[in-house]
Amino acid sequence: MRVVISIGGSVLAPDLDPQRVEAHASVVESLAREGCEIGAVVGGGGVARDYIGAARELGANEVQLDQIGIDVTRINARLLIAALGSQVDPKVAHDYEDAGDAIRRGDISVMGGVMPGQTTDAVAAAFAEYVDADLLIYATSVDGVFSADPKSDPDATKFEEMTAGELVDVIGDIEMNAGSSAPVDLLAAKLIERAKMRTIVLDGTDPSRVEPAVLRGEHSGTDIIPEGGDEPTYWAQ
Ligand SMILES: Nc1ncnc2c1ncn2[C@@H]1O[C@H](COP(=O)(O)OP(=O)(O)O)[C@@H](O)[C@H]1O
Ligand SMILES: O=c1ccn([C@@H]2O[C@H](COP(=O)(O)OP(=O)(O)O)[C@@H](O)[C@H]2O)c(=O)[nH]1
Repeated sequence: MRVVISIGGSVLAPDLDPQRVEAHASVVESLAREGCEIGAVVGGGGVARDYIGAARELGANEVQLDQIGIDVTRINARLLIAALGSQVDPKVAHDYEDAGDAIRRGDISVMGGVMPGQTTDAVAAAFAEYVDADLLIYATSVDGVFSADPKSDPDATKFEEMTAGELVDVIGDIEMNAGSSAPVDLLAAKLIERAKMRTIVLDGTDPSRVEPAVLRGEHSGTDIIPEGGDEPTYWAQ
C-alpha cells in the first residue's frame, strides 16, 4: 500500500520538541515496516506564522510571505528526516518527480512546500496523485472537517464522511492568505476531487492515531469518499 501522510506544522512542531518529532517518525517507520511505501509532507506551523507575521509588518507581499513559509516547511522536513532512520531519502524533495523517484527506490520521501499560492495540504494531494497513492492522510490539529471552524463556532458539527465536492463547498470560504489555517486547503480539495483520492482528515496531535487509520481505516476524523473511486483497501486485509 502506498500512502502519503501530511503532517501539519501545528502537530509536528508547535514548539521545538525532539520527542514529538520522534513520535511522528516512529509511526512512519512502523508503517514502513508493515510494508507501506510512504511519502510525508510537513507543514510550517507556528514558526512559519511568526516569520510570516513579522515579514508582513515589514511590507513583504503575499508571494514573498509564501516563500518564507516554504523555507520553514523545508526546515521542518529536515527535522523529520533527522528523526527517520536509514530508509529515508536524506534530501527534502523540492518537486514531485524527485519525491516519486525516492519512493520507487524504496525510500521514504519527505517534502515541504513547493510554490507560492498554496499550502502543504495541496503539496500532499498532488504528491499522492503523482505517485498513485492508495490513501492520503491529513494529520492536523482538529479531528476532522467540521461544518464551520470548531475553534470559533461552538455549534460546528463534524462530518464523519463527506464527498470531495462537499469538502470543496465547506472550505471554499476560508481565506487564502499566507499562513492561513484550514483543515485542508481549497486547491488540495480540488485535487482530491479530481484524483478521486481516498482521504482521511484526523487529529494528529497524538501521532499514534495515524497507524490504525492507515492499516485498518480506524479513526474518529473525517473520511473523504471519492465519487466514482475505488472501494477502500487496507493493507491488513
Ligand atoms: N470547517 C473547518 N473544519 C475543521 N477545522 C477548521 C475549519 N475551518 C477552519 N478550521 C481550522 O483549521 C485549523 C487546522 O489547520 P492548522 O492548525 O493550520 O493545521 P495544520 O498545521 O495541520 O495545517 C484548525 O485550527 C481549525 O480551527
Ligand atoms: O507549497 C507551499 C507550501 C506552503 N506555502 C506557505 O507556507 C505556509 C506554511 O505552510 P502550511 O500552511 O502548509 O503549514 P501548516 O498549516 O501545516 O502549519 C503557508 O501558509 C504558505 O504561506 C506555500 O506558499 N506553498
